[in-house]
Amino acid sequence: MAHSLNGKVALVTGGASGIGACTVRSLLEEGAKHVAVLDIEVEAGNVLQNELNTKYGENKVTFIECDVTNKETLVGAFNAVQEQNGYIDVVVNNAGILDDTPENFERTININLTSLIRSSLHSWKIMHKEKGGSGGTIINFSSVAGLLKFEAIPIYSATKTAVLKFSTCLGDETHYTRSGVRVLAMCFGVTDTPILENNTKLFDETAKINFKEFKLQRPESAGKAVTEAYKQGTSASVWLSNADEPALDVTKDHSKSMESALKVYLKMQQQKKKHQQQKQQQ
Ligand SMILES: NC(=O)C1=CN([C@@H]2O[C@H](COP(=O)(O)OP(=O)(O)OC[C@H]3O[C@@H](n4cnc5c(N)ncnc54)[C@H](O)[C@@H]3O)[C@@H](O)[C@H]2O)C=CC1
Ligand SMILES: CCCCCC(=O)/C=C/C=C\C=C\C=C\[C@@H](O)[C@@H](O)CCCC(=O)O
Repeated sequence: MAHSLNGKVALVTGGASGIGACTVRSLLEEGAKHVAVLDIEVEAGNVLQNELNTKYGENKVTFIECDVTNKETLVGAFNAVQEQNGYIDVVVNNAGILDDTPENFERTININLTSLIRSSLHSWKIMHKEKGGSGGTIINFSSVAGLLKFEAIPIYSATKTAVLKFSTCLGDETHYTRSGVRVLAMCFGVTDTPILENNTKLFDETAKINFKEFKLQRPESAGKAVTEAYKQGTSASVWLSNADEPALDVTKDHSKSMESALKVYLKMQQQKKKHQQQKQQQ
């Protein structure tokens, strides 16, 4: 069943620039009633709010200064959006940084993973059908770095793999049938945004990624992919948005990694049995 964004209230973390800002634009193009943009970049947030309110009409977009790592500020922003709009139908957890310098690893985990989980759990509480909500959609931003191995960015990659696992578990059918909360995961390929202006935030001086080897996609393509995934995606689905091509549902390919996990599980069962037999023979 295709889902519609018409009349929906959305909240986008880190929505003042890059893929987040393009997602805000795409949500409005698809008929969202209101989009709240949470970000630490006050100037960019206000510029975006003013530009989009001029284009789409008064009060379509609200910028809220919010550092997602600050629990009180994050929950306060959610409360403000609910009070102003009555409900939140869609939460896009986009805020993220790429900083794999070892001295900053906790901040990277805090923004990319801990805050995303906190925001998802808060959304869950608001939207859950058995907790007084009427369902909704959480869209979590992972990366191709969550699917593949890029040794120059081990910390970033760990956060993005964890985002995938968290999203596919939270969105699983067992939860979805009760909660009515769809959870989708987006994996973007290299996209031309301000996230990395140079290579200095990679793991160490030997770590290199030649981003120019990849077809850099436009952030507009990534933003469009988010709303396409919203319209088509089943809960726990995983979406690839790469090289300006249309969003691709890669849930089946992603779950092949679960088949490998199953092989590991079966191997471990064999080893356990062998260990028990050896103990009995002693
Ligand atoms: N650009 C790329 O090639 C790819 C990006 N992604 C993911 O897409 C998301 C967006 O990235 P981009 O648009 O590329 O980066 P960006 O740097 O253009 O945008 C990130 C936004 O998050 C905001 N932000 C950072 N820390 C924050 C905090 N503590 N609280 C609130 N807002 C905060 C920034 O101010 C910025 O507006 C990230 O999660 C990133 O990991 C995933 C794959 C590829
Ligand atoms: C190959 C790694 C995939 C990881 C994708 C991801 O999640 C994050 C990508 C982050 C950064 C993308 C940067 C794009 C930058 C371009 O603007 C490029 O022109 C910058 C070139 C930087 C350089 O000095 O080589």
